[in-house]
Amino acid sequence: MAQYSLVSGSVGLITLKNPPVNALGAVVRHGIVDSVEKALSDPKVKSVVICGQNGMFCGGADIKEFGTDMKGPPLIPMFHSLEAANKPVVAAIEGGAFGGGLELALGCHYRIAHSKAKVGLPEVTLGLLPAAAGSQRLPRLIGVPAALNLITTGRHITAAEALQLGLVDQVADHNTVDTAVKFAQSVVGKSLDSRRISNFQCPPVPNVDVLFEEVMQKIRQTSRGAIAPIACVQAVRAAATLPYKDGLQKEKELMATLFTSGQARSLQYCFFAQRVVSRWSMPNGASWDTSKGRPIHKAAVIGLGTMGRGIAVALAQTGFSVVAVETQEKQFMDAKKAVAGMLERGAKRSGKVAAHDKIIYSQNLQAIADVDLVIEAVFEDMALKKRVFRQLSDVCKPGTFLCTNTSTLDIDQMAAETRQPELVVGMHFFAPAHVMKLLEVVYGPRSSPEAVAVAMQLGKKMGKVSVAVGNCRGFVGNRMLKPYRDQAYFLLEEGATPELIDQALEEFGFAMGAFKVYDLSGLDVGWKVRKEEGLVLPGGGSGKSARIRQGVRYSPLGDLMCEEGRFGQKTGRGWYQYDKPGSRDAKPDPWVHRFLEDYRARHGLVARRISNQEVLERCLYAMINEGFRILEDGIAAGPEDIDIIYVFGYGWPRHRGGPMFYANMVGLPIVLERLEHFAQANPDVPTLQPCNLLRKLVASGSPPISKWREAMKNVHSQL
Ligand SMILES: CCCCCCC/C=C/C(=O)SCCNC(=O)CCNC(=O)[C@H](O)C(C)(C)COP(=O)(O)OP(=O)(O)OC[C@H]1O[C@@H](n2cnc3c(N)ncnc32)[C@H](O)[C@@H]1OP(=O)(O)O
Repeated sequence: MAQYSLVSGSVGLITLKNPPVNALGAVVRHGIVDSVEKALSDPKVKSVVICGQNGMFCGGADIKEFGTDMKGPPLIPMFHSLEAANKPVVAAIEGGAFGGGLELALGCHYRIAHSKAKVGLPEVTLGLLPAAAGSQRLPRLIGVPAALNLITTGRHITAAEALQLGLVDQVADHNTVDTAVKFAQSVVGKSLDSRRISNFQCPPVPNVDVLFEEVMQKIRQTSRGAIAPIACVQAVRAAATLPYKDGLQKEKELMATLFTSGQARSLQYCFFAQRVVSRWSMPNGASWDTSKGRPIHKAAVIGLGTMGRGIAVALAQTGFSVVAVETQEKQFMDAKKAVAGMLERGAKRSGKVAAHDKIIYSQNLQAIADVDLVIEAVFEDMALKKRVFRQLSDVCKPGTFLCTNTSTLDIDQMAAETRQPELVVGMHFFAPAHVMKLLEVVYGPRSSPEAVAVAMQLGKKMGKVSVAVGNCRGFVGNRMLKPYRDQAYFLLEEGATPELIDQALEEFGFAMGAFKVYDLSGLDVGWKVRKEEGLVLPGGGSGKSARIRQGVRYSPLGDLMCEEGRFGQKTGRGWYQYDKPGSRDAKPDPWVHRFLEDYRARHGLVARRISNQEVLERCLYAMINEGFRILEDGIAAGPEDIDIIYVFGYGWPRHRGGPMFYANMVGLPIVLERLEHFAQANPDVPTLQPCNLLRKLVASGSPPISKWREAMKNVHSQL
């Protein structure tokens, strides 16, 4: 609703009330229309102030209304009647004004923001554009380049930046509503013509065509197939080149295409999924609302390789005191230098002081005796990790939370080495740990809800999107990656090239195809793991058994590449060739093509033409099938958890919503039918056998993804 009152004898105060963010749902819109009518028709009222309750101006249109039969007054005429009012209307922005909320403020004659408030037009992140005239008013107010930047990125800006851009007229340090009321009184009688943004001409831009062409090209390169950023550019272009009324018509047409698109549905699903996963739960019934964490003041990081360095930086930048431990002399010296550089660069980017003083370096484990939490980041070797956990348990004070940054290993085995296994959880960061947003928080059968709560809270403080998952090999992300990568290898054997596969995946929207990722992360990493698992045979093995290991299909291609010393970018040669070791510019390599031809000839494989469609179906459906198994096993609480892990940690295109949402969009019967087809053709690849949960969902009429949790309840859980 919107509450109307008369304040200071002459100011009509309209307060938006729709907790938690005062979104512009139908009831609020009715309230605004009624309140404006009252204010404008009351002769006592000389000016109007609009604010939001509980320190929040407005979070925009009510996203939950999208996709429903939207009733109630539309936004555009409402904002026009505000702008056309013959009494000054002032927006008092506390907390934030986003999307439709900022568009409401742009319909007002003046905007006053609290110094801690943020504003933005984030519609693009929801697959939309600011279609309540925001795409037409903002460029007229702050100029085309600045508006293009805000509208195409959706970034939230501070009140200070908004003031600098001319988006707000004044910044208040204290009571914004009081300031706005006084301001509203002070402008009574002043001409309003110059305050009606829709009357403005866009500030002229030299070479407007060149500007838009450049921006469009950049966006086409970076948007990975997302349509909303392109529509945003087109809408701003309309503002720059057309009269307001025609620009508005263009905005409406563009929005009509976006509004019902699959991309908008996917992005809006991601918005809510991100919030769903923060309300974590464990199969034993413990959950975010019943489990309290403990405050963490001081943390330690053990092992200062790539991951440990990033984790130490992320902790220090969040404000924690960190003890960074590395026992090997050379690594210790290198790490100190590297961490200092990372902190300096971070400070330069954020404009804050580098947090050097937050980190104490030590080569001695005794230095961590008084920390509240430890994150172990030593080499991915179970024997080593077990030894470290035994030492940690001896050295640390009772009650210290012991976390491991393992990406695949069984955390329960590490917990078994400690005196308090209930305090052991996995904190699986993604490289580079101070940049990547995802954190998998892994609980084992003995992890306490308190330990999970601590790790989830710590992740949130560090600005991570944290997802609680169960303990199994590879947890969620890496477990699902395996069948996807296996299929990519099998497709090479059957006739594809790395370029063909990567191109199909990149056109789908992945940041990088499977083979470019291998080259980036190093082919030797997986080789070492496979050797430990007893999967690697010299020369790839021979005869029929060369392509079978432990009873199932295996491709030795990755092992053979490693035997050739082709570890990827770091050696300048991998699935692609690079100008020099460490270079990132991947070029197709004729050597790889010959290598694949020789391999096929040796194994009697006849290359066939492989379509992009087959690449996507084989790689993605195998991954999705594993996702259903993960749900079936109770490793992830719901499909949202899997999707958020993939969107934030594995380069899955956000506008496709994550693998499980994608399956839902494609249609579960289609996914099932294709998996059945591939499984029949490849009986020695068990990951292609459709799993029970998928069959069950299809048999029960393929309910929408929001109902999958219901169906999962009756399926066996391992935990
Ligand atoms: C043809 C039709 C034309 C329609 C008009 C088109 C023009 C306008 C379009 C829009 O305005 S689209 C919406 C644009 N706004 C946003 O994208 C903002 C989204 N919200 C946020 O970024 C954040 O919520 C926040 C406002 C910065 C607050 O962050 P905070 O961390 O404090 O809280 P959250 O946990 O994120 O949210 C709390 C709670 O509120 C729900 N929520 C937030 N915003 C909206 C919203 N706009 N609509 C509906 N619900 C919203 C959020 O989901 C949380 O609830 P739960 O999911 O936890 O239950």
